[in-house]
Amino acid sequence: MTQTQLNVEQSNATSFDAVTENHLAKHAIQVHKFGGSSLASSQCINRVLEIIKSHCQINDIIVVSANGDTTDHLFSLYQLAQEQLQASLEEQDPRPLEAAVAALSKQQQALITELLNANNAKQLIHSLAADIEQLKAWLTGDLSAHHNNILAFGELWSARLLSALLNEKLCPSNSIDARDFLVIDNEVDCLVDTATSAAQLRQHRQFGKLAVITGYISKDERGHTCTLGRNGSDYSATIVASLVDARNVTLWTDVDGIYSADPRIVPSARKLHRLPNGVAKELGRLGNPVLHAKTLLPLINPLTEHHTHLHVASSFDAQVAGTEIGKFGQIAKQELSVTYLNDLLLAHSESFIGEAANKVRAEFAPICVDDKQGFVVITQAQQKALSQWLASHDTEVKFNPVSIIATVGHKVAERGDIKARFKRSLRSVKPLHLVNSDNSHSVIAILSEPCTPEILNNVHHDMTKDARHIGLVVAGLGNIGQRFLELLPSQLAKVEALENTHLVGLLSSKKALINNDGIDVNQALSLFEQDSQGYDNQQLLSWLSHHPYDELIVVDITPSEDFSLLYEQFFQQGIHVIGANKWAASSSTAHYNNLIQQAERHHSIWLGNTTVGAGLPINFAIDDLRHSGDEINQIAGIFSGTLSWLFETYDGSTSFSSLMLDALQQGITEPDPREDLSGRDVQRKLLILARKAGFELSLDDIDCQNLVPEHLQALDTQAFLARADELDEFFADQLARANADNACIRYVARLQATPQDDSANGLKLTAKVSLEVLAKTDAFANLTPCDNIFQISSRWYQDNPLIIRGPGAGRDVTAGGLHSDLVNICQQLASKQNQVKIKGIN
Ligand SMILES: Nc1ncnc2c1ncn2[C@@H]1O[C@H](COP(=O)(O)OP(=O)(O)O)[C@@H](O)[C@H]1O
Ligand SMILES: N[C@@H](CC(=O)OP(=O)(O)O)C(=O)O
Repeated sequence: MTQTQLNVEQSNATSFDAVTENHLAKHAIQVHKFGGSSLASSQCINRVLEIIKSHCQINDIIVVSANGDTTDHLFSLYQLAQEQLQASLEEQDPRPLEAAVAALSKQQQALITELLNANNAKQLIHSLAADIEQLKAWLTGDLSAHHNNILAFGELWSARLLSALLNEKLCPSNSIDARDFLVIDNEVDCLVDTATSAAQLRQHRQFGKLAVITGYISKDERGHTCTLGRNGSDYSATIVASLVDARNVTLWTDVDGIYSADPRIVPSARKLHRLPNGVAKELGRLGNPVLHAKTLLPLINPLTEHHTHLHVASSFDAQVAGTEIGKFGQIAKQELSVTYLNDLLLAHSESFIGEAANKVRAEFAPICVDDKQGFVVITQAQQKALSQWLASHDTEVKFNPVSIIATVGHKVAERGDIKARFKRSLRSVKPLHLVNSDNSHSVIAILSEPCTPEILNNVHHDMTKDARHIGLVVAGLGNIGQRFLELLPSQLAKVEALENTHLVGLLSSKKALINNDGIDVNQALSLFEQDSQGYDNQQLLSWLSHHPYDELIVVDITPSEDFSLLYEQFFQQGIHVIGANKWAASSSTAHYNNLIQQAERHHSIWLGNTTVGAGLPINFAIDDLRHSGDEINQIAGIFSGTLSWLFETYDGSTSFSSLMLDALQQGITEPDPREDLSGRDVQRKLLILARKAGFELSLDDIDCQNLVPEHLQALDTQAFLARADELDEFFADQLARANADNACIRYVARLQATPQDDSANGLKLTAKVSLEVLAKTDAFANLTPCDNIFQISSRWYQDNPLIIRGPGAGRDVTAGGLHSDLVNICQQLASKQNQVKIKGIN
């Protein structure tokens, strides 16, 4: 198989910028690390194969951890062997160890036979048998000398199996034992001998073969096996990335990103879409299992300033955008998470006071240090070494078992409000101490008891309950769009429900400005002028599918049918839509029903109060009646501000056409007044309201009287305007007849649902929009020019219909109506319960 047969794709957390970047960048190497959870069973491994097929090129690098809990298994073998060695002769019983080795061997054999064809399986089982013999020899021989060699089997088997499977099913591949190239000088500091390691790695990579490298293990300068510590394969992946100047590292795991707390324990944890480097480092340091403490170190090359991007993604759901780790602005810096570690020790000693504390910092990198009170928190594994180190300084030390719970976020230790909230959230737990981490990215509470799921959930709730970040994309920067943006700064400042709403995108029909770090709302339009770039729908959808917000709202203030055709894809991504655009809500029945279904299925909210009657709450009123159990049977009114103006003003003193041209001048009509006179706009509005009221009908079911005579319909705009006086006779005639009966003419929309005689439940619908003759006393006859009126009859409003009346068009009222929809959505989203849905762990 050749390189081109593997799909060439950007990492799944592609940013909008990345999409528009130079396509040559696609050929930069990417490193993909698959953790143990992603390789735990043959089903998982087949999933990994699919990911490699769709996300990798042949010159990429795969780094693997041991399958599932193999490393735990190897650790327990070592412990069992140690117990055997320490037991007296009578107590010795080799059977548990033999059984455990046999179980491990069986597990590996099962993976091999389930995945490979008989021939390939045979070869791998042969190699496995040799390894098992070696393992047994080490377990019963010079055990401690082989501690790391024993642990190394996990990654070795995993790499060998995946490589064989790739060879059999997908592409040429070779497995590389990291001990053949990765030299780490000092296991404590994990100092990589970059020059030697890079040169040796080059020798082992084979052109045209996808390299599968063992994570977790390396060698020291004498060639002895070392490990990088638990979860160390993440670190292996970033070291390898630095050796080959890779562009991206993706850590594929069983969770689709880094969450604000361990999602296995905290079901309401939120995904952190973007994690600033420093915060990610702090999370790794405080034991977040998705990020090994040192993972981030190799990502920036201080010499070349080459910067590798890091992503966390789920191998169980490869399409879902994960967490991107990097350098971000203010919005990402506001994110908070809560993490904990049990089984720690609090050590008090004079050697931890003042300047002297720096030595213990350098030597042990404790979890936290208080150099005023003289204490540190360390892991139990560090106790012995710390005691010895203090003994050599001739100081005494007192250890107490403790746990920690920490709130982590960009410079949280410098944010008084957050510290105060954290303190309040811990009131019932009564922590022994609260300590700021040295880098200020966490505040750590030291607890005398273990941190329980209940404590973690409570503290997480208090720290993150109002932290839902909402991104706002405004499409359409015309008259209303501009007014919407003008109102936005003051709305964001004064409406509580908009507290975490950020303007992140502006779109015109040709250009886009997208900024995940937020667009300054006070200069939105000038920033758009300066920085927007050409885009197409594909680029837009690609960015939207990877947006880093809890929720995203697109406000469609365009008149574009094309743009409305994207709604389906917006809904499929869970994006919410506020539409002033009438196209989608008045599209064909099949299209409209599908949109409603998609929105429901993906929990997207679709509001369009301004599609009819601008800011008047007509859609709300109909929705409310319907959802309160009422049944609407009549909707009527004057729905067009333009036609309202024309007929309220037309009294015969001036000709209809000169009135129309006057209205055109004042911007009351569309640039081509036939769009208003055709009645199509009113027809669409009636359809939208009818659907809201629960009736299923299409545009064709509504009779529409076109006020433009046929011979003027096909002309271009200029020609029509030049011949506008040909309209006059018709309207003069209509007016004269109405006047004769002391009546007037108005363009009215009417929908009536009457029970069918032949069926108990069936309704007969009649709907039309047309010029009507009305008594001068009629409610529809006395409007302020431009106003709309809506009259609703229902079971509850039968004899005396509900009437809503007021300005049905205009810059302020329409932009205001859009803001009302925005607040409405944000309020609904605030009460939406976050519930982690992760295929890997649920
Ligand atoms: N804050 C967190 N965000 C995401 N996952 C977390 C977090 N804290 C703990 N976890 C857990 O970490 C697990 C992944 O870690 P790990 O077992 O090391 O993965 P892998 O085997 O892929 O290396 C997930 O199952 C997840 O439940
Ligand atoms: N297998 C090793 C190394 C590792 O990184 O594993 P994982 O990617 O499953 O966390 C461990 O269990 O510690």
